[in-house]
Amino acid sequence: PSADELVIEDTSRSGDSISVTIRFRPLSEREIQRGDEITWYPDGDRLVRCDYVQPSAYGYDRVFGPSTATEAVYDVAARPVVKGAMEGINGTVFAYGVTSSGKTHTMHGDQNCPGIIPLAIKDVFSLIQETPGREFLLRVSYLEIYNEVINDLLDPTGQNLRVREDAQGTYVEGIKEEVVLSPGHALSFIAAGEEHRHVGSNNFNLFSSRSHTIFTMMIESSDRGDEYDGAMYSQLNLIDLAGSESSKTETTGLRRREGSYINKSLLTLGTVIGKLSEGRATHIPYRDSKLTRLLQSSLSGHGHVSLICTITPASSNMEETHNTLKFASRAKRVEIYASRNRLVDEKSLIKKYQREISSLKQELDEFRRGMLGGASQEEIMILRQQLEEGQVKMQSRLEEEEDAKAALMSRIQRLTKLILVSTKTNIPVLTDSSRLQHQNSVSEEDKLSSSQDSTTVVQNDSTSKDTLSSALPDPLDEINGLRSASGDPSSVTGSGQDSMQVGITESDHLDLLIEQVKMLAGEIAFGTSSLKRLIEQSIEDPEGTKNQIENLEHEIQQKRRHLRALEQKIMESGEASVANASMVDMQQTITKLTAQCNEKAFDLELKSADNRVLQEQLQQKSMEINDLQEKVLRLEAQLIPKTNISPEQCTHQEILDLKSKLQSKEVETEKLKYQHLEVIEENRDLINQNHKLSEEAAYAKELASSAAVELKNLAEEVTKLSIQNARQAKELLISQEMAHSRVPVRKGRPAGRGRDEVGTWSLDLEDMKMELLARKKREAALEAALAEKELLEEEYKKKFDEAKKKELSLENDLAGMWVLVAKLKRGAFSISDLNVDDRSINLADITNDAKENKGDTNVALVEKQVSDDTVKSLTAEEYRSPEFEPLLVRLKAKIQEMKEKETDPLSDKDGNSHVCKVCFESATAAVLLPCRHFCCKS
Ligand SMILES: Nc1ncnc2c1ncn2[C@@H]1O[C@H](COP(=O)(O)OP(=O)(O)OP(=O)(O)O)[C@@H](O)[C@H]1O
Repeated sequence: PSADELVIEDTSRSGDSISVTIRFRPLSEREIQRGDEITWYPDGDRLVRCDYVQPSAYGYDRVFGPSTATEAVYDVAARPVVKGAMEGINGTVFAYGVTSSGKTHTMHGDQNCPGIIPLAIKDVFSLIQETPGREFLLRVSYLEIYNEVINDLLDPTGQNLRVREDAQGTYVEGIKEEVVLSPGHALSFIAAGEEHRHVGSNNFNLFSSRSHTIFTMMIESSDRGDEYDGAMYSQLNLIDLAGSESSKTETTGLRRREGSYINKSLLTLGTVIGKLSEGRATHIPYRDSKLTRLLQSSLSGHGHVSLICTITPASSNMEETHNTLKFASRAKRVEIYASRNRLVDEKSLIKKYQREISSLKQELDEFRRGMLGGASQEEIMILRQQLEEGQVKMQSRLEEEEDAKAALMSRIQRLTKLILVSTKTNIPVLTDSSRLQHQNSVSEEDKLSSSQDSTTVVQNDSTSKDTLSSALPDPLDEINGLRSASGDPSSVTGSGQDSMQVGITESDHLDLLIEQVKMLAGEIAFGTSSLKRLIEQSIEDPEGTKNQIENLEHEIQQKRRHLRALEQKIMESGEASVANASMVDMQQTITKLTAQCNEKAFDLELKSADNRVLQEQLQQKSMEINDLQEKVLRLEAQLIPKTNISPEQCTHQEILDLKSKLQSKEVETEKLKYQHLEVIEENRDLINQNHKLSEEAAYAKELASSAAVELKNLAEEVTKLSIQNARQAKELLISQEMAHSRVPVRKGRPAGRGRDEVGTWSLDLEDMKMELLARKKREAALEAALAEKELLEEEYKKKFDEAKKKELSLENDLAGMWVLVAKLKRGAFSISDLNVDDRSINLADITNDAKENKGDTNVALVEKQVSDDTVKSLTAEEYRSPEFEPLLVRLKAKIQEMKEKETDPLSDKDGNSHVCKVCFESATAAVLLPCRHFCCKS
């Protein structure tokens, strides 16, 4: 590009301004495979250039190429901000860029390449170590802004939190703040928070951040000397923004919704930065998004702000990268006037703790004075004397007072533990509490001793590791450190051997061990979440991540072992403290137990005495029972020799007989019931058969009727032919007669002509004869066909008659069945009734039964059969009885109706006969008889 194409932004600052750093990442595997080329590239330390757009270059505070490590970026872009925060100036570091440009990589990093956040945490603790004149109180919070909703990542219940404002700026109401004591401790909170963060995948990034996250360290410090200059307070915000998404980002549904929220809040951030960069007093729309609202105090110039723009060089993102660079340029023009924050005493937590500690110390001193001074000394002597004499009451009073003192000490210790101080302090250590502070700082020193920069902090450090994992404390080292610090009580308390001091040291030891366990658990959670990420990444790059996964797994296993060792230690400590419990307590317990034992022994004696009495009673009772049994046996033996059957026995025999009879009857009844069931089954079969036969009969009727129609047609044809025949025969006769009568007349005519005429006539005659013959033949054939048809009809008729007979017999069977059923029914109720004469069966009962059981169709059949039988079998007297008369009339009518129906198989559904069944002549309505044919008459 020519010189006039080049536009270099002004990098000189009038005052303080937002520091802007650009960080390039290398082309990803995916981009290379896609055929992406490098468009934007770093040109030296301060320029970013592209050969395809206008303006073609931008200048910033610092530009890092793709091969730069995060530590280098940290040194330039974050370390000054962290330093300022330690001195009471608010600081904000945030990563901005398109999706997949490397924001999370820069801010969080991973196990091998720690990001800005872990490096800042480590730096904060290093700086505490380097500031012996001050004491610090550190708290952390971690939140995400997801779809314009603020969620607490340290407390899953803290959802949709509200932004509030006070004199110091905006803050999130109800956010959880955790006091942190070491880098590992702080990182464990991040690891826990990461588990709740919203992450999803898009076509550019498998683990795309779907929310903006803000990790905040609240740093409070105050001077340790007597010259109190008030407390300082600052906030260090470390922000990982979600990436802006272009139209190229393929998202649907939820992802698109998230994307639109992300873009909207980034747009507001751009507008706010744009307005701020103009430097005019206009309305700044901080309230348009949660992000700008929370960053309001930082962006409005009350602290250091460092913007790290992450850039992908890929040609597919050229336009978006250009926008990022323009945003970065605008941000660079924003002026800030960072000032130190001072806290009024009431607001300072560290001061509050300090005040509480000094008042507690005072209380403790007074308590001690009271215990040791003047008359109390004598009292103590007396108490001791009484204790030796076993006066439990006095001893417990002494213990109560010791407990109160121990509680005070532990409260002081707990509060002191939260305040971090450097081990480089030269302030003389005189009081117990300051010794405890020293002890806590030793452990902090241990934690920091393994960090990268610790050679400048701790003199006796020998280990220096590169990775973040090495920045975390080794729990076993910490255990050893704690052992050396608290294992010898005299080294902590100075006053030596009394039991109270030992107790405090042990509880202190236990507290710290528990703290270590918590930290280690957090580290394991952090490791596990990193492992999860690595395993997910391994899908894309199995070879590259294999070693990392193995190392991480190994590290997690080691940490788990350490955790178990710590837990073991805690258990041992617990047991030890139990072992140190007062002997007097034990004596008391033994006395109590002995008294209880004595009581129990007395109870036991009473119970065994009772037992003896009961046993005696039992023996007596069993003897009585034996006597009674013998008596029974004797009586039975007396009964057996009697041979004669007593009247009672006779009755018994009868009963037995009756019983057996009853049993046989029952068996019989069962049999009958079984038969009854069988009959019902048979009956059902017969009904089915009957139904089938009826169908067959109907079919036969149809066949017969069609055959009749055919026969009729044939007969008609035959008649026609006969008539025709007769006519022709007549004609023949006439023509013969005519021929005979014409012959003499023709004699007078010329011979030739007369001969011709006769020839013609004879020829005609011949023809007619032939025709007659043919007709006769045809007639004979038709007659033969007719005869065949008649035969066929005869056959059908036979079949029909057979079916009819079968139906009739089935009907009879069915009726018989019903009669039998009725009989059996009666028999089932009373066996004796079975012997009753058939004639006594009530007809109405049978028909009713039939109606109930089989419906009206079968009723007709039953009625028919039964009526026939009944009429035959009824006695004259019964027959005449008025009770039977209507029934008989009805039955007869029914039978008649059925007979009528059956007489004419050719009748239609209304019973009108249209064809004579014998001669198949049509029957007219006017004729009463089916037809007048001779065969019918006969
Ligand atoms: N400087 C770098 N060097 C090597 N790899 C990098 C670098 N920066 C980013 N990456 C890799 O690029 C990929 C995407 O990075 P990262 O997830 O940090 O992007 P992001 O900007 O946070 O994306 P999003 O906005 O979607 O969350 C990751 O696999 C990461 O390891």
